[in-house]
Amino acid sequence: MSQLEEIRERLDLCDKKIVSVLEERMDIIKEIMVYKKENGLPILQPEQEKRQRKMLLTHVDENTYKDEILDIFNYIVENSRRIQAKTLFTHNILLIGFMGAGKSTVSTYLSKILASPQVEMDEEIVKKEGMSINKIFEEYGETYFRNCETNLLIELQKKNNQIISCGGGVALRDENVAEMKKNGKVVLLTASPEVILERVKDSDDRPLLRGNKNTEFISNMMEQRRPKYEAAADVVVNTDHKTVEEIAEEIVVKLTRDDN
Ligand SMILES: Nc1ncnc2c1ncn2[C@@H]1O[C@H](COP(=O)(O)OP(=O)(O)O)[C@@H](O)[C@H]1O
Ligand SMILES: O=C(O)C1=C[C@@H](OP(=O)(O)O)[C@@H](O)[C@H](O)C1
Ligand SMILES: [Mg+2]
Repeated sequence: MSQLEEIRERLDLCDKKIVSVLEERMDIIKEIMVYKKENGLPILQPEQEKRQRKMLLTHVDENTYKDEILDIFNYIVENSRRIQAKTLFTHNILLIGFMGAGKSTVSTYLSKILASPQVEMDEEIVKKEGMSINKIFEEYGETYFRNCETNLLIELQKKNNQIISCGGGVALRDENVAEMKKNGKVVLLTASPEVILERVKDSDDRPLLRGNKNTEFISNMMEQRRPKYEAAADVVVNTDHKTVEEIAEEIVVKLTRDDN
């Protein structure tokens, strides 16, 4: 055996060790998830990742390959999140609810913490149509926009493990709800009209709220929509005066209850 072959053989051995340790690490992640679930502990715990990172930084502080090792660990942590998500969900998670309930904000956070792809339905439609939601309503009318939503939803249900932020009107069509249920769990986010107003008052990209930014209008529209929203929901989370982290945790806890 040449010297180079001998060195390469050691490298192969090293890779095998890495695979084995990674496997062990991933099994531990799953074990942690089971333990948290069985003992009713918070599942997401972002502060634990920070603690882990700090420990790692201290550990590699003097290491020659510090930067490279930290870079590899970013991928390891990212993939641990993915395993965590797969342990929790095999289906899609769809967020529904009134404008300003926090669907887009919460789905961005969930997608990050679970390393799962996020789909922002409004954004996808804007991209496909090449114009803003306001412009679509103005040029083609609401029914055209609603058809875009239905078509997109059918497309989305072909994939798994996505966090889908629906536009506020998506759950109003029964055929859309049937589509959501084929491969997803539906989370309804709620908020009081006062909180909604506070959240939407400075934004102009919701055509239905143009010139209607007052609690009376919001409250009436919310009441009209409520039966459809509630009928579509697998779980309901009120978002009034809660942080995004608290809402995300509540969603995960409710979705992972045995009856879901
Ligand atoms: N839990 C929350 N606490 C405070 N502000 C929030 C919360 N959720 C969302 N927001 C804010 O409210 C606004 C509307 O949220 P967004 O996620 O766009 O709602 P939706 O997608 O349901 O219409 C955004 O400016 C966002 O930052
Ligand atoms: O409730 C609705 O009918 C709508 C909600 C909007 O999305 P958000 O709920 O994310 O604001 C957007 O799809 C469109 O303006 C119509
Ligand atoms: Mg949104």
